[in-house]
Amino acid sequence: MSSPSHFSLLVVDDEPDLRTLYELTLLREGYDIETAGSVEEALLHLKDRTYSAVITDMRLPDGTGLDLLRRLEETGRREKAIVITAYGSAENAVEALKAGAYDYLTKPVDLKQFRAVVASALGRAPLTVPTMVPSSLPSESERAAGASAPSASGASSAAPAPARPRPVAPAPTGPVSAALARMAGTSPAMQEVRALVEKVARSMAPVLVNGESGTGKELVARAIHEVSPRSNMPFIAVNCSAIPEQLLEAEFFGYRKGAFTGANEDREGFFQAANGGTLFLDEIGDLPLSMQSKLLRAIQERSVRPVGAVSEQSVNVRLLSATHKDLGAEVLAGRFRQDLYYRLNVIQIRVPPLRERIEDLAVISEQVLERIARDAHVQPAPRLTRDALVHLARYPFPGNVRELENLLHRAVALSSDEHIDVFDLGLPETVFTDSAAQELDLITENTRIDPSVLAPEPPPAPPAVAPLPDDLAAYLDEVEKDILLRALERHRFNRTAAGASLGLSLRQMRYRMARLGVSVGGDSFDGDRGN
Ligand SMILES: Nc1ncnc2c1ncn2[C@@H]1O[C@H](COP(=O)(O)OP(=O)(O)OP(=O)(O)O)[C@@H](O)[C@H]1O
Repeated sequence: MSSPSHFSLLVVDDEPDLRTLYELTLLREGYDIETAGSVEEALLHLKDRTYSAVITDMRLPDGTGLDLLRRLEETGRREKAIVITAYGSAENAVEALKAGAYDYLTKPVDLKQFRAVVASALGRAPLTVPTMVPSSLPSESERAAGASAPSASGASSAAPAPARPRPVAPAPTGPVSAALARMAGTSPAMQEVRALVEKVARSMAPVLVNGESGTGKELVARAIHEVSPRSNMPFIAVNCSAIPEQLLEAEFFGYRKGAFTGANEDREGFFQAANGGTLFLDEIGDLPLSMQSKLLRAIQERSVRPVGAVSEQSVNVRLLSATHKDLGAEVLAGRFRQDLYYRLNVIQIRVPPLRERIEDLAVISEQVLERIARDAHVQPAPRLTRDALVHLARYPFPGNVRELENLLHRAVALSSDEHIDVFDLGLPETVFTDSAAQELDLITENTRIDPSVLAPEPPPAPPAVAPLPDDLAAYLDEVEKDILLRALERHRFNRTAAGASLGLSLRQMRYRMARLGVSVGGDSFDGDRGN
């Protein structure tokens, strides 16, 4: 790691007293400092040389700190920016983070925080490195097993995971993060998610990941951490919905020996365990209001007080959170604090449900099957047949990618060779309503399935040579009658819908039904009588 004197900082503030205060504080830390009193002066400095970071006040005589940030962004400068905003101007802070600031501080500036934020921006060691083990951290062997263990909960993926946080020790080995690589899919939606991950990873901005259960929210959070400059520090994932309310404070902030019955030793909380790294709060919408205020305080103060302790501990933690709920609606309903919502929701990433990016189904399935095969030491990895994939594409996946994973696990266990066919999937009846070749082709086309990921189709059966009918008209009537009946059945005996599916108007449909003596079983079935 570089020594402090390798870092040069530009401090921009129009108040000489504050400038001096910041300068002295940072000089004492061993950094090289230059100062400016306006946007223009700062730009002149930036023209001459590069800095490790720029620390700027928001209000300047000839513009704002945001103007400076935008210039840094526009010109592709690498300086990290820290913005100092007036107390209570949350919008400014949010704007600054969105404009690419690494972090922000509010006035009056707490010098301890100031030093910590600057050190963090420069990638220097955080103030305190965790030494104690939090109460619910898993053991080493659990960590090893937990990192890539598939969920065994089937489609009921909404069931809360155990409360224990899952620290991710190993840093990514190559330039690409493991989580990003795991995030399969080339749909526009996934490309956007990936681009956002890379963009927001650079700053300290809190990110709220929104999406249905099992869509990959935690994967997104891990990817942000792994791409960020904090990747060598811990990533602590906490499922807020799985911790009993009375334990929340102790779990989050730690406790001191004797603080309550059973507190036999000092314990760190999630914040201390994540110090220097990232704290991911999953299902944040389930946090009770009492804990929401304590969390807000910890975020604002950047310090926590363990239960039973007399003093606060500084913490340097980047917060990521996720929820399947509409937090805005929760705020309106009075179940979520608005101020906390604004703090957490600086940047939002929406992970769409799998059914909205069905074109990713083939690649995600392929990647999951490869993972399953690797874990089971099986080669080659099983592949889906075209039919199996087409039927999968019809299923709405309420449990999203996690449900797909579970389904494929089961299918691999059931299939007799390396091909997974429709019947190995155990899909509900509804996806088997019709197997008209035309419809299959349509789905394949819509899902943009890459044929290379599919098992080769079995050779086509030789066409059955039907005997020539001796009464062509009667034969064709039978065929037509059969088609009408199947269409009617499929559309619950609604003649308009059944007719439309065959390209017929209701009049034509009625005429053909009458001619062929097809009845819909009385008026009670006739859902389109009024038409
Ligand atoms: N795009 C993807 N490609 C491959 N695997 C994925 C993808 N998205 C998610 N997964 C896998 O699906 C599983 C569920 O993902 P994850 O736990 O991140 O979802 P989640 O939205 O956080 O779920 P929950 O809301 O239940 O907490 C994980 O095993 C993850 O690796």
